[in-house]
Amino acid sequence: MKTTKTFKQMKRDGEPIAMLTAYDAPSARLAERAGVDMILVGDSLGMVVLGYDSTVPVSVDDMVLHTKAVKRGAPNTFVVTDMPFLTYHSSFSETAGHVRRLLQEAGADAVKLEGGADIASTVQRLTAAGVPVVGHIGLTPQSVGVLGGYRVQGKAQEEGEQLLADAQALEQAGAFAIVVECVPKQLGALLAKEINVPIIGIGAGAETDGQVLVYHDVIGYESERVAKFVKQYTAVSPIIEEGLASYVTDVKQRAFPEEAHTYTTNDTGWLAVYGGDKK
Ligand SMILES: Nc1nc(=O)c2c([nH]1)NC[C@@H]1CN(c3ccc(C(=O)N[C@@H](CCC(=O)O)C(=O)O)cc3)CN21
Ligand SMILES: CC(C)C(=O)C(=O)O
Ligand SMILES: [Mg+2]
Repeated sequence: MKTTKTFKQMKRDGEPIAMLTAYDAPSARLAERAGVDMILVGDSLGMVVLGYDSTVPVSVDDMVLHTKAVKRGAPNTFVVTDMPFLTYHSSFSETAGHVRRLLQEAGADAVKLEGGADIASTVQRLTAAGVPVVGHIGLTPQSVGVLGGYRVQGKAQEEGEQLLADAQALEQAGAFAIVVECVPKQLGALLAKEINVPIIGIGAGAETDGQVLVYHDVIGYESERVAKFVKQYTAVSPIIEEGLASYVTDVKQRAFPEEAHTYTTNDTGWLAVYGGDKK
């Protein structure tokens, strides 16, 4: 299995890191078979799987359940799990308790935290305790209420310089990789150049050390309203819908099940009492 060391080496070698989210065993199995370098059990789970309209309602229990499923499906892939909203801003012992569940109980290989210099001391303590940590800066969806929407970040000099300082603080604190979301390509390139740990972009241009996208966006599964940074590589929703509609039609027309899908018995004599075996 790839490790934090592998990812740092990939940056040095200029080999892009392909990261993808997954939330359940079959999708994780397909991601592993497709050669994904690193799976993220993202708290986007709340939006693409659980039907919430933000990532804010997602719980540690949710992340534990889905991380377990992902590890069962992709036992040989490095799995990063998102720490949910407001689970790493109180005491360190509370934060550590949640991290312990995600790593020990669920089997995650690392955790990801949203924030920069503001959470660097937490990242430092986790790393010192032996926890591999991924940072996440730029558009941080858990702060959608503060940001006032899902908007591009770091367009102006002051914001861009703050994001560079945030990335430096995270690297200094021991983060082994940093996700950078929804920033101008020029800032993505600058971060990849200035920071010595892999910068994994989502809407951060082509010059970052890797890319991450949401599974459902990549396969076009009930994700029509997508951000500009998404490329839909296939469109499974119409295929699924067509299959489901055919099933309903077949049931209504008694075209399903066919003989191939049914069981039978030779001991039918006793059925005569009830009016006989119909077939
Ligand atoms: N399906 C899905 N994909 C994601 O990438 C994703 C989620 N859900 N849920 C959690 C967060 C939310 N994310 C989002 C959501 C919307 C935009 C968006 O529409 N951005 C605008 C920016 C426009 C601007 O500021 O100029 C866009 O049009 O791209 C970006 C990131 C990323 N994450
Ligand atoms: C969009 C990625 C980076 C994420 O944090 C998530 O899927 O929750
Ligand atoms: Mg997330």
